[in-house]
Order: sequence, then C-alpha cells, then structure tokens
Amino acid sequence: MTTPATPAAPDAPDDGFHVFDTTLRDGAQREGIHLTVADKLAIARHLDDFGVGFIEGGWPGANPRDTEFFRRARELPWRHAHLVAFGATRKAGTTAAEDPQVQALLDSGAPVVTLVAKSHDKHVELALRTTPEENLAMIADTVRHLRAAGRRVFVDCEHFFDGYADNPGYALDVVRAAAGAGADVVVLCDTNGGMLPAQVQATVRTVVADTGARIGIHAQDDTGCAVANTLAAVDAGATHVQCTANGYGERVGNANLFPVVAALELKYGKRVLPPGALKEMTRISHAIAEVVNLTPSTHQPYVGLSAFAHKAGLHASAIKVDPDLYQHIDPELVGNSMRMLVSDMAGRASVELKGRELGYDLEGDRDLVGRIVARVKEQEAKGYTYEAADASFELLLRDEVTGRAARFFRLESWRAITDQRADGTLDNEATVKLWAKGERVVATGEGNGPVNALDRALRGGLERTFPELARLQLVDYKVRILAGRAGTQSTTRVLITTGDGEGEWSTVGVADNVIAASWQALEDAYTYGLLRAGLRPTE
Ligand SMILES: CC(=O)SCCNC(=O)CCNC(=O)[C@H](O)C(C)(C)COP(=O)(O)OP(=O)(O)OC[C@H]1O[C@@H](n2cnc3c(N)ncnc32)[C@H](O)[C@@H]1OP(=O)(O)O
Ligand SMILES: CC(=O)C(=O)O
Repeated sequence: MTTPATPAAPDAPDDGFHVFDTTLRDGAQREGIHLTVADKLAIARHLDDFGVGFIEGGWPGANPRDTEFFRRARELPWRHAHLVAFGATRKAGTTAAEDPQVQALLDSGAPVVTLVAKSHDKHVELALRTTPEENLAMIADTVRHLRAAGRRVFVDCEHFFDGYADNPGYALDVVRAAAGAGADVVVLCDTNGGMLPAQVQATVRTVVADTGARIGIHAQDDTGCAVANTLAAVDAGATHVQCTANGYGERVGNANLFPVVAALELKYGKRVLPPGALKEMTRISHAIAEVVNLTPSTHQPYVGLSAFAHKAGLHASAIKVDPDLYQHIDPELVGNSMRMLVSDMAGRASVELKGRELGYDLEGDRDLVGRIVARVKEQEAKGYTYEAADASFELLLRDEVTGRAARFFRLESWRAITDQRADGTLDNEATVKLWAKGERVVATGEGNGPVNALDRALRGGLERTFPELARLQLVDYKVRILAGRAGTQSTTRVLITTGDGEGEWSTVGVADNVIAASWQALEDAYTYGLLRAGLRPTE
C-alpha cells in the first residue's frame, strides 16, 4: 500500500515563485560531505525556519539513510516548506506502476516528487540505451502515475542546455511531454555547469515562449556562473529556482541559495521568503555549515565574515561619511554587520571607525589617531597583523588612549626546555618568573609542547591572583613563517584565538623565535581576557 502524502505546510509562501532547496540531495553530492539522518533533519529544520518553499530531502530507496530521513521527516511540523522526494523516471520497457524505484517515491510520503529525466538525445542513446520515443513515454507515464497518486510533480531535465544546443526539437519535446502529463514545473538543468548567463537567458526565453510550460532552473557552478545563470533564467521567465545552502553540490557546487534569494528579495523586489527571514540568513548559512562540518567561507557574498569588512583607508574615509558609499546593501538586512579592518592599509578614518566599533570615541583627536595609525604601520612592517588580531589592536589602541600599557603582570623571565629521551619521548617543561599585584611569582608547567608548557606555567602562576583565568581556553593556534627564505632563522608570526565561553578574541606575536612569538600572543590573550572579565590593570 502506498503511504499517503503528508499535508502541505500550513504557512507555505506564495506559490507565484518557488525557492526550491536541494542541499539535502545535490548538496550532499559534494565531495567531503557525509550527512547522517540527524544531520539531514537538522538542516531541514534550518531551511524550513528560513522559509524556503521546497526542501528536496534525498532519493528514497537509493540508500537506507534517505529512506529513513523521509520516514522521520513525515512527522516533523513543517512551517513553511513542502518536502520533496527525488528519483528517476521509470526504467525503459516497463511501466511506472511496476517500477520499485517509483514506488519508493510514493512510499516516502513526500507530497512533491522531483523526477530526473533525460532531455539530451545523446544521453538517451548512450546512458539510457533506449529510443527517444521510449524516453518520452517514460517521462509521461511516470508523471501521470505520480499525479494519479496525488503527488505534485516537478521534472528536472538533465543536460537540458547541452541537449537544446545539439537538438532543440527533441529537448522541447521533453518539456512538452513532462508538462502535458501534468508536471507542475519543468526544470531546465545545466547539469555539466558549462553555460554562461547569455546562453541560459536566450534558451529559457525560447522555451517559455515555445512551450508555455512553467519553467524552473537548476544550475551547477562549473563556470562559476551558477548564481548569475539562475538570475538570467529568472530574467527570461523562470519562476522556480533550485539552489543549495552555501552552494554545496556535485563537483564545484550549485547555485548558492543565499545570494540568489538575497538578489530576488533585495534587487528584484520579489517576496520569496516569509517576513523577517532575510535577517536570519547569515545565521542560517553558518548553522548549516556547522552541521555539514565545513568552515563557513569568509568570502561568501552577503553572509561571509568578510562580506562587509573594509580594509582600504580610502574606503573607510568615505564610509565614515556614509556607509552606502562602499556597500551595495545595508548588511543588517541579511543579518551581517560591517567591520573595519585595521592594517598597514589603514588611514585615520579606518582607526576612528574601528575605535567606534570597539567603543572608543577617537573623533577630533588627530594626534592620537595619527599615533595609532603610525604604530600600526610600524608594527605591521615588522610582521604583526592586526586585521586578524582584533584584541591585540584593541590593547594597542587602549595603550595609546590611556597613555600607559594595560597590564596585570610583569615579566621577569621565562624559560622553556624540551628534552628528547633515547626512546623518542619528549618532555616539555617551562618556568615563568613574574610580578603580579606586587608579588613575585615563580611557576613551572609541563605540556605536550613547549608553548603548552609555557601556557600552563603562566596559568598556574597567576590563577591564585586571578581566578578568572580558569575560564579562558585556547581555541586556535596558528604559526606562519614570514621570511621564508631564511629557513629556520625566519621571523615567525603566531596568532592565538582564546575564548571564555561567551566570546573569542585573537592576539598576535612576532619574533625570531616561535616560543617568544607565542609568549607575546599569550600575554596579550590573558591581558585581554582579564579586561573582558571587568578587571582593572594592576601593573
Ligand atoms: C544529475 C544528478 O545529479 S541526478 C542525481 C544523481 N544522484 C545519484 O545518483 C545518487 C543516488 N544514486 C544511487 O544510489 C544509485 O545510482 C541508484 C540507487 C539510483 C541506482 O543504482 P543502480 O541501480 O546500481 O544503477 P547505476 O547507478 O549503476 O545506474 C543508474 C541507472 O539508472 C538509469 N537512469 C539514469 N537516468 C535515468 C532516468 N532519468 N530515468 C530512468 N533511468 C535512468 C541508468 O540508465 C542506469 O540504468 P541501468 O542500471 O539499467 O544501467
Ligand atoms: C538534476 C541535477 O542535479 C542536475 O541535472 O544537475
């Protein structure tokens, strides 16, 4: 017996335009992504919260995980999205009613089915090994069978644009066969991702005019044009866009959902998401990246950490007057924010704006701002980098503003020793001698490396005076050799990220010796952490 289709989501958006997400099907085809059922359910929830109209959950029957996903997804309280099952048209020489793969689509209980169909005659001959007529019958028969069982059907025409270029008559016959049998949308796929926007636009325009069918677009990103191709198709009359979160997908990926919906909402003025959803876009993009276990791309349009980060001094000076002068939208519209980067490309305006971001009003004090700019440039020439070490920059700025270094302890000396035994084991030990609140502190620590030993000695020595240090955790540690050609004598830059459970901050150290560079970054990290905890400098 066939599972009845689950009812449509109660708050599905306007049917005039479809945003169709295929992260759980095509996105999962990306090398390096391995989703569990729980991962798929978590991503589906994020996409439903975001308000896409359709979520393609996978291919029921192709593997136990996708079958199980649909079993569990049926029970979810969908707010916005319709759940979609993906599968192929029936096999040649049989009927849709007899095809177990088509039956699995019905058994999934999904109210909508996307069928992948061949639309390039060369693929019909070589991959399906059947006749062009039988392929048309496979499409029509499968669509009708699913429609008779009460499912809404979309047909993905694989290799449509290549097929149209080789044999337009046959490609159009496929569209007519699908639409004529009752498919709601016929989706033109740039499966090999080789198209450019002008080709997509011209082809979609002709297909819309010649067939009268409702047309969708599915663009792979092999030319880096998937988003542009998707929008070109919309310009030509497509009213259904297939995309994936963060552009995940087979080979180099698919049209990225986020720039596509942002363009539709903000540039085309189409309402494709529920009210308020666009503001959640940056959060949703990052949350999905967490679930798939990939670091969010910092340079992704709209949602990347760098999407509204400004480095050049000239840009900052104009932004100071009006942020619109160097931003195409207000970042808050998509839940992102503007950031100023301070580096050796900064001018006064960059420092003033960064100061404002950090809560310091530097405006009007030209000397002070000039001193900070000069110190940043001088330090960056030695190898420091402040755009990646906000906390070290804030300490530098604070020192200049207050006229004294904010310190909680004063170094007398440190020493780190690594012993290698005959059996290869390494012993790492460090000693620090410090002054804190007028007392001399001598402490030792052991660790799995000399920097870890130094970190433990420093914490051990200070934790009685500053119990707040117990909350600090080393989150990331990066080393970069700056003057590569000097080999082991090169200058070394260390970047440390530290967290306290509520936030994270990064600090930098530069020296000829990796441990000395690490010490500087650690000293800044602890100083900043104690300032964050609300303590006043004591030294
Ligand atoms: C462009 C896209 O990305 S489409 C999405 C593709 N996604 C996937 O392939 C992921 C899931 N796939 C799978 O798990 C497996 O490939 C399965 C379960 C679907 C099929 O596995 P198998 O039965 O072992 O077949 P196999 O993968 O070797 O070949 C696919 C078969 O489907 C046929 N086929 C391909 N496209 C279509 C189509 N549009 N309509 C009908 N049959 C099709 C092929 O001709 C081939 O048939 P054959 O077995 O008679 O040679
Ligand atoms: C259907 C699909 O994923 C493609 O043609 O690329």
